[in-house]
Amino acid sequence: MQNRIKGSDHMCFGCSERNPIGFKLKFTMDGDICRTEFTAGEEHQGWNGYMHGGLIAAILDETMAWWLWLKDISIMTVEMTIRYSLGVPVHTRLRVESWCEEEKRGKLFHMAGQIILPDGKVAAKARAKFMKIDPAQF
Ligand SMILES: CCCCC/C=C\C/C=C\C/C=C\C/C=C/CCCC(=O)SCCNC(=O)CCNC(=O)[C@H](O)C(C)(C)COP(=O)(O)OP(=O)(O)OC[C@H]1O[C@@H](n2cnc3c(N)ncnc32)[C@H](O)[C@@H]1OP(=O)(O)O
Repeated sequence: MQNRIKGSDHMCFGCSERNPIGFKLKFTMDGDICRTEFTAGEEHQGWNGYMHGGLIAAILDETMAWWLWLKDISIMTVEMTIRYSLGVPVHTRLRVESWCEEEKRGKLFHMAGQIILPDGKVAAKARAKFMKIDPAQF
């Protein structure tokens, strides 16, 4: 990897505006919660009508990472688990949020995130660890 952190020409699948097949997510901080919204299309399906679980994981990963990024903390995901509770239908506005549960020695961050359906039900919840990295090395 090159040092892309300082540039605006990155191709991050989750958030780059330049990536033609990416999610192009935009994030805001609302108090201590990082938020984004997303509507899955046909191309994001696993089972017919429902979003692919790996893509659900990618959105949750990105949303947790951005909680840290918005605080100028450069990190990489080092562990993640997901509980998939309900199918995530396509063509449906999803709310996604993330927050920090614990910070260990300023180096390891225990994060959580969830995808919320329009009726308020949590369809998937993630817990993940992110490790602080030196962006100059990437
Ligand atoms: C956030 C988006 C920002 C985008 C902003 C826009 C522009 C920026 C431009 C470009 C960037 C674009 C996108 C970035 C996107 C992010 C997307 C979401 C995030 C990801 O998708 S990111 C990809 C997946 N991710 C990886 O590709 C990680 C691969 N990995 C490594 O590259 C190494 O692993 C590394 C460098 C992380 C660490 O390597 P290392 O050698 O420095 O560390 P080491 O292993 O020695 O561990 C040190 C201490 O942590 C403990 N430790 C380790 N793992 C642990 C665990 N799981 N739980 C508890 N403790 C753990 C050890 O036990 C030890 O503990 P102790 O110090 O006590 O001995």
